[in-house]
Amino acid sequence: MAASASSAINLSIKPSHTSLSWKTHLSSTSALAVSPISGHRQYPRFVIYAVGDKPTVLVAEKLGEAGVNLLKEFADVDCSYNLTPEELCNKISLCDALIVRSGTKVSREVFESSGGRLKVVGRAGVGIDNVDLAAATEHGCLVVNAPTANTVAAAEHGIALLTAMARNVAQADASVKAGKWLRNKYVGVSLVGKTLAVMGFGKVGSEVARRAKGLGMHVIAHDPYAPADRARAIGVELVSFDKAIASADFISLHMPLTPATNKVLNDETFAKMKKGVRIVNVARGGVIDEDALVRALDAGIVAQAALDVFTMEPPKDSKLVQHENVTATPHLGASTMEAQEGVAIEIAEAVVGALKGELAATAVNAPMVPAEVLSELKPFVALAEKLGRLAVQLVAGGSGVKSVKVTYGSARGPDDLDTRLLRAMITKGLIEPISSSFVNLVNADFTAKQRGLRIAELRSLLNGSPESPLEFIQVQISSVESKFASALSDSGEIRVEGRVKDGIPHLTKVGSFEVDVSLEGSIILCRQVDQPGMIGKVGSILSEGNVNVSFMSVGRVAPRKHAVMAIGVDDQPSKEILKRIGEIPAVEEFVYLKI
Ligand SMILES: NC(=O)c1ccc[n+]([C@@H]2O[C@H](COP(=O)([O-])OP(=O)(O)OC[C@H]3O[C@@H](n4cnc5c(N)ncnc54)[C@H](O)[C@@H]3O)[C@@H](O)[C@H]2O)c1
Ligand SMILES: O=C(O)[C@H](O)COP(=O)(O)O
Repeated sequence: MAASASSAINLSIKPSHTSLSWKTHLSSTSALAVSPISGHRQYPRFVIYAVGDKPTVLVAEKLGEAGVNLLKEFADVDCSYNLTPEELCNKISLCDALIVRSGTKVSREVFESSGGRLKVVGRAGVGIDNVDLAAATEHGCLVVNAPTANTVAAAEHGIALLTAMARNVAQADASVKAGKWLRNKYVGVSLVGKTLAVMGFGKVGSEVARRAKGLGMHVIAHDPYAPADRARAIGVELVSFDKAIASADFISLHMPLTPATNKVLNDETFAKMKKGVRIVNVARGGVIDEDALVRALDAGIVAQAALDVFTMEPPKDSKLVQHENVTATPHLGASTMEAQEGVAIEIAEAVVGALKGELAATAVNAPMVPAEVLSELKPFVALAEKLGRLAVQLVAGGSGVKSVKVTYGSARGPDDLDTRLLRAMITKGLIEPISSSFVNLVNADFTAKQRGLRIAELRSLLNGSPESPLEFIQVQISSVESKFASALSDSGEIRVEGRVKDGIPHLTKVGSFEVDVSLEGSIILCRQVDQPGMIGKVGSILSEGNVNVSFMSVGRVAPRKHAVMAIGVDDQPSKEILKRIGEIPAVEEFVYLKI
């Protein structure tokens, strides 16, 4: 019995977002403005695009000119510095992107106030501890940073503080300016032959280590995640936290501020240090318990500290800053002309790329995909989303989609294939047609979890050349009924499978039927008794409805038995046309699917 046209197109799902891709979501704002569907319905203020049709980027802290100019080529740029938190919240609903340095708190309230419009936060620097990443992710807002351009500047500042501290440069300078000449008071200590413990052997830490070795220091490092061979290559021994702090004459901090590193230098850990240790911090103020440091300085456990960063910036009435054995700078680590130009360009490029819908190589809350991997994965990314979209439209409704199995057929070993991007796009394809959620690469996993949707990923290791990252992707939804029974596999799951042919995603399997239809436009799937003239009959009904057919393919179990016809159509057939297809006597069931 043929399904009626109305039940076939009334898919018991909400109006579909059909062809909107992640790229479209993030790309042209005019597309956003005219789009009647999807997450953009959360955007209340399309009116700002009326003039100029450009996205708006709010630059909330001083950014190098080259970066601002780059932004201006693509967007309306609003440089408003020193905003109060309330002013930022008020402005943000008019902005597609926000660029900050370390001085602006991008809190949950900022994302909530954006009304869904804020699509990317660019951190012009490394540390993202001032951005509420969980809130960004929940709101589908990409966070990108500029992780490399200020590394050398920060390392140089670390070395500057180390040497200045050892020779009392700041204190001596102040005293000379005050008219004094205290040559005996400011006798320093030498660096050569002393042990420096670098805590956090990442980009800055390893550059500090390299330079300190050049000064003749013995350098050890603690970093639970750093590869030993990188340390070995620089001639640095990786040691435990306790060993590092207990054997160091100087400690230089270079780890990020995380729950694990918060106040990692405290009364207890100061007590384990060598008496007279000297500490440099160009990482984050929060890694030191500042009150405990004052106590350690007063007790002589710590002889000196040189600090560029503070728990609260700027520090207020700080005993620590006022301590005579402390050298302080106002978070200047990244502040060289060169680093600021570099950071500005790095972040402007990342933000513009993200607004154009490109995947960011410096994404903090989404998979980072190197450009070369991305270019080969790109057609599979499109295939993944379309298969998710097709599979969910085949669900009859009722019990809800809870469990999805994705199989990647590939000749590449598991380590050679990063599927996070593909999984995110399948999730997007699965969820968007059945919800009002705006799903993108950033919040796909979060949204799936929130909806109780489990996505299991399997590999099917194929023989053959691993030149192409993938041969096929198969999406199966279990424990649901299908409105197109032929889409069910032998084990009762809705199953669709696709491949990329000449760079174009194709649907190649529905249930147990082999088909071959390019996934562009929309698709009619039709099960019929295989017999001559079927293609002609369906084709002529569609042509009478002025529906252009892009592709037709028939998969059958055996001649004159059941067959599934997959018809790609460029235009949406009317209900009447679909009804007439359903009324062809040999048609047993059919479904119209928007991709
Ligand atoms: N003062 C400044 O202006 C300035 C400039 C640049 C960077 N920074 C700060 O310096 C820090 C390092 O920056 P980066 O670019 O080298 O970052 P990075 O990510 O390259 O390096 C951080 C390293 O810390 C390690 N780490 C993480 N947790 C650790 C722990 N519990 N103990 C020890 N090591 C741990 C990581 O494995 C990583 O190798 C960051 O906090 C950054 O914000 C400050
Ligand atoms: O994490 C960083 O990149 C540094 O702390 C630099 O911060 P800034 O951009 O505020 O100078």
